[in-house]
Amino acid sequence: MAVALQEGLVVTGHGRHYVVETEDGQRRICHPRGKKSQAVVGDRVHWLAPATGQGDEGSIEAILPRSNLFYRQDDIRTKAFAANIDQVLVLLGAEPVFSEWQLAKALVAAQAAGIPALIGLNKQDLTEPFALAWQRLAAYRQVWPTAHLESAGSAAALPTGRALYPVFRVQFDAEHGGEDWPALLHRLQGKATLVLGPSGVGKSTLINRLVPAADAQTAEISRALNSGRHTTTTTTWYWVDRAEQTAVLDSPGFQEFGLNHIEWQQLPQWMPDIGRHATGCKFYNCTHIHEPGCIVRDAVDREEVEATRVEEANKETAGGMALPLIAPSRYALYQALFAELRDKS
Ligand SMILES: Nc1nc2c(ncn2[C@@H]2O[C@H](COP(=O)(O)OP(=O)(O)OP(=O)(O)O)[C@@H](O)[C@H]2O)c(=O)[nH]1
Ligand SMILES: [Zn+2]
Repeated sequence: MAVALQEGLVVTGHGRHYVVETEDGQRRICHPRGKKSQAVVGDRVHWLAPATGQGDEGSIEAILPRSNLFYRQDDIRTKAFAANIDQVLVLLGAEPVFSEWQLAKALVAAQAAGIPALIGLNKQDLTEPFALAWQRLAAYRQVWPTAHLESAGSAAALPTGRALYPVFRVQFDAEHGGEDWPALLHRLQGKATLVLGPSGVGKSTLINRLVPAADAQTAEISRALNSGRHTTTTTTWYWVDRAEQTAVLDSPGFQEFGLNHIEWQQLPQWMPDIGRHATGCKFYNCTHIHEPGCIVRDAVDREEVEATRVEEANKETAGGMALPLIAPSRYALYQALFAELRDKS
């Protein structure tokens, strides 16, 4: 008798073992058919139950088309975080002090994969380091004046009147969750969100807050996969609600967010604050590094011209502080990223 293919969702994986959630909510271990097929957490797959007497581990027969794939790539390997996600939440904390370099790279990868990104700043209770970290995120919180956006050629990349990236102040270890917890919760609703961030920022605290049974689920999965202990070496998909509309994905930490898959020519496109100025330069192939008549480099110095409008728009988020059209720190990141990517090409 022919066994029917069934659809399932890859919720985690270790090596060549994957855990597939079946349509009736069961979780079972499956192995990919053939050496090449690499499933990723978030993949929808066709899987096949074993024939009677062949144990209970199934096989993944096909990976259904993905809407996106979020990954990093260094000199040695490509590491996929997840597929088919709605957004990435880059989580930072007042402590440990975060690396803006890693933040910028993760945001570039998200943009290049067509995945919206949010930023969370946790540990609001640590008043002083929190204020410093919040200040370091000013360029990311900056709201762009609508008038300016309309006059910029590539304005479509940025929604008008919104921050470059939404940034949420949170305190996951407190009952109230921090100042922007309700807003963040609202943004998570009905979506699959990959939580990304350095070690110690509070990723597990967030997952456990949203999914009280997460620890138990993880233990069960680890047992099933025989790994004995749980270290976050792989992404895991958790449903937040019974209706399975909202999901959060816990991801492993990383030393360096490799961007080998990004072409230097496209970098401005993946840094929206740079990219939206990158249309009127004197040379059509301007790299925005050294050429004369570069609109991008102009914008780094254009604080005074646009200050009034920028100030208006930023009263809420930046405390009335005027910000340059392109924050010098962001342009410095562009220069460094550009150099790194171009060296590798
Ligand atoms: N002060 C303060 N500490 C917090 C807050 N949220 C989490 N922590 C603490 O920060 C530490 C790290 O939290 P985790 O949730 O384990 O961080 P993680 O990002 O999962 O870290 P890894 O497992 O190493 O990747 C723990 O001691 C938490 O109790 C917060 O809002 N304020
Ligand atoms: Zn230029």
